[in-house]
Formats: sequence, C-alpha cells, structure tokens
Amino acid sequence: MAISELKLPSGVQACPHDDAEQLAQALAVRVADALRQAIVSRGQATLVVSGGRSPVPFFEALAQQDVPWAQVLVSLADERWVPINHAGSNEALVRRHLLRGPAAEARFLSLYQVAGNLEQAAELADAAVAELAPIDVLVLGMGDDGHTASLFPHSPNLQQALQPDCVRRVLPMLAPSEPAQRLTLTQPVLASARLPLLAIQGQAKLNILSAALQPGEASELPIRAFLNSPLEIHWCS
Ligand SMILES: O=C(O)[C@H](O)[C@@H](O)[C@H](O)[C@H](O)COP(=O)(O)O
Repeated sequence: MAISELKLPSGVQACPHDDAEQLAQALAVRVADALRQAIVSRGQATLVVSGGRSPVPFFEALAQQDVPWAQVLVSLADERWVPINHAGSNEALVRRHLLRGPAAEARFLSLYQVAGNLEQAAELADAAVAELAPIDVLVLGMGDDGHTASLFPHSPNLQQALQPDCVRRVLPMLAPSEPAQRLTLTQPVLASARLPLLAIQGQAKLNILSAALQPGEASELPIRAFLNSPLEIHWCS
C-alpha cells in the first residue's frame, strides 16, 4: 500500500517521498520556508519538533537551511523526564543534530524540569511553555502503537490531554517503553499549529495510519486526534 491509496479527510495532504533521505530533505525545505514566512509576517517563528530516532536526518538537513535562526523559538512536542545528559533526552537530540552551526542561534524552550516527581515537573513545564502557542510549524512523529508526542494509547491523563478545552499545556504521561516517565504537550497546544506536519516511515506505520482513519476512539490510536485539516503527512516506504 502507498499513502496515495489512503482516503484522507479534506485538508489532509499526502506527501510521498522515495526514501528517508529525500523525505528528510523535502521536510527540511518545507519547514525552513514556513519559518521564513512566519518571520516575515510576525517577526518570529515557533518550531515544535518530536524526538525519537527517525527525525535525526531531518534535523541535520534543517540545520543546513538558510533561516534567520535568531528569530526562531524551538521546543518539543514531548520529552522524556530525564536530564539532558541521559541517552533518552529529546532536548539533547535536538541540540546535537539541529541546533548547531547557524541554527545554534535559535532559542530553545525546554520541557524538562528538575522536580521532586513527574507531576511537579509537568506543572513547572506547563508554566515554562506559556509563550509557545500558537505554534508556527509542528513536526509530529508516530509510534507503531499510534502514539504521537507522548500521547500513548490508554495512558493515564490521555483523555484529559486530548480534550480540545484542556486547560493544561503540559501533562505527565507514562509510556510503555523506557524511559516511561514523559512530559507531553496537550492537544490544544499541538492543535494551535499553523502548519502541522506528520512525518512517518515504513509500511507498518502506514497500516496504523490507515487504521486510524477508520472510525474509532482516539484512546486506542491517539494520532486520530490530529488527522484533520490542515495536515501534511510526509511518508516514505
Ligand atoms: O519522544 C519520542 O519518542 C517522540 O516524540 C515520539 O512521539 C516519536 O515521534 C515516535 O515515538 C516515533 O518515533 P520514531 O520516529 O523514531 O519512530
């Protein structure tokens, strides 16, 4: 199956790419163009990205793009509740692969907070990201279980986090995989994005996307809450 075979909702655009390298390059050009346009319109741009393994080539391609990085605020859709020197830190991933060279001039807004427990860290992060929305460019990934950001199926707080009127910007979340303790932006913040992009690779994730396009509960496949207009889905096999 290819993404062009999926029946996508109106305003959800399929963007197929030949391979991971071409996807990363095309996404970097798309994001850089949107950041430049936001800066021309509003004097600054906010970019929120996801962690994981697959964004690294995209981060490195974006770091090469000609963007007025000093006018860009970068943050994360989610973070593992680990310090920056931990292997699972999304902040470390972004600082290592994106915020280098000219892109090092961008401002970074951390989700990670030192606190006595995950809930306290989420409350501190909630206050720390007050300036984040509306997001100009959001880049989401998706797990093989249909999670996005750290919105994991059947996780405590998931229903609250997916509410369009959720008053929290950041909630604590438990992932089925280590590091389990997570901090995630909630649906209202993520849905504020002027340009939401979903980047996924492989047939397994396309099958999950196909399932998420069928009627059902977002609690089973949280990505469901984001498959609406406007959205570009960038995919390669
Ligand atoms: O912290 C994280 O891991 C990400 O924010 C997470 O939501 C990621 O986007 C998916 O797990 C997909 O990860 P891959 O793209 O590496 O498969």
